[in-house]
Amino acid sequence: MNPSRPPLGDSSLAALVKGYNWLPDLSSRAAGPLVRVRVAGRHAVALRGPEAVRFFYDERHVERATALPGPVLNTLFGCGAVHTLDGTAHRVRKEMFLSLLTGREAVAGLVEQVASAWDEAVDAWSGQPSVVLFDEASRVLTQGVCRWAGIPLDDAVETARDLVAMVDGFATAGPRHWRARRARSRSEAWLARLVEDVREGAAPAPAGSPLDAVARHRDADGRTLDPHTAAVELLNIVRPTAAVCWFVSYAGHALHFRPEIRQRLAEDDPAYAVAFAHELRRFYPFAPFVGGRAVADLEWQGERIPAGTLILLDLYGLNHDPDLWDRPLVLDPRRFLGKPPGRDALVPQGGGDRATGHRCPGEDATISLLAALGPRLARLEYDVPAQDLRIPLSRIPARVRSGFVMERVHVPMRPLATSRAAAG
Ligand code: HEM
Repeated sequence: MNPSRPPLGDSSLAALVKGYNWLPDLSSRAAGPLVRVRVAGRHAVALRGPEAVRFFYDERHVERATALPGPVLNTLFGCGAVHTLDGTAHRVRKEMFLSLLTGREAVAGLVEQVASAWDEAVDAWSGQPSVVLFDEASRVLTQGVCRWAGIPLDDAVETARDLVAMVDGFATAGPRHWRARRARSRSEAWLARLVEDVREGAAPAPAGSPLDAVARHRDADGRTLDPHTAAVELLNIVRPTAAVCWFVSYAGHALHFRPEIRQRLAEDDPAYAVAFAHELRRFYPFAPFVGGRAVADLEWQGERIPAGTLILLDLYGLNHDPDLWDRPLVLDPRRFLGKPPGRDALVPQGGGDRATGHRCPGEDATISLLAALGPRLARLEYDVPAQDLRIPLSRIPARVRSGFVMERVHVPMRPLATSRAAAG
């Protein structure tokens, strides 16, 4: 067989069946530095190792415009989204997201809104026999992000359901996928109308809010976004923020099985809370891999990659690579205490430079939200009834099967643990 050709057999079914383990399994059996596969009949290669991150996020190697399949655009990202742009068009659009989302101060307003929505919700949980953390967190995050973004909400429960559905259904062919498509159509129509109203002066947009920024943004061609694309990009702020509920329910899972982490998180130590946020994102499965197309005939560590080949970067595999991480299958926030992760080592939200590449602009927001909600969860008192706490890796996106059910939730009269300062 010609070594730069993919095998004859198609891997699409294996990808569906194995989920997060598909690429790591193939990589562990591969003789060379890359794996050649056929996906939906087309030649694809999967790269591994941290150097692959730099190779993949170099625009001279990989472009996105033609790489994302329709079913992913029609559910997760939206047609015309920043994810699908390259070169100057991408940089100009990306700057809009970065200006809203980069740095502590920029995300402080978002965190404040989400934290206060959480504090309000917790009071209501204590009056209920049980709550599902995944669902509750999705509503709290939806309420918080919409308040921060300047988007008026009629029904937080319905909106949260739609935002979660768009994420939940992108990688499946069944009813979840069709639910995701319907949720996207509904949400785009709602937000496109809102953007039109804002532009016509019929609805307010607080100055500097994401709604205001998106409505007024001008692309590289100097034009404002058409209402549909503006809605797509507003959703690219609101939807992934709601999706932080995946990590919040993973936090419930982690604290249940590792009470010593819960104890430590309940103490007043912001550095530990951030380390916990990093470790949650490293350890638990969410984005499996990212993909792009080779812009030219390329060579990677002596292997040829013909122009047009689909190139996959295995994010989940990198976050569990034993060459990169000590005891990668152990959840241990201390690995990040005093040791912030290297740019291309921890890649749950993509790698490379976020201004010039496609790395997630919401990473600071995700970390700050988890660092705010993790300790709040750790300080709550609740029972964990018998339930299905498995997280099957064959399902993309994975999630705690039960959603993490909590019973008899209440805010303790005094903190679970004395603060470190007091203890010290
Ligand atoms: C739940 C936590 C999150 C995860 C797991 C996540 C994951 C990702 C991943 C894997 C990418 C693609 C990187 C690539 O293509 O190379 C991405 C891109 C993106 N994310 Fe996130 N993200 C999260 C939260 C957020 C938040 C909170 C926001 C905004 C408030 C956000 C906005 C975006 C946008 C706009 C892009 C496209 C960037 C581009 O193409 O240049 N994400 N995210």
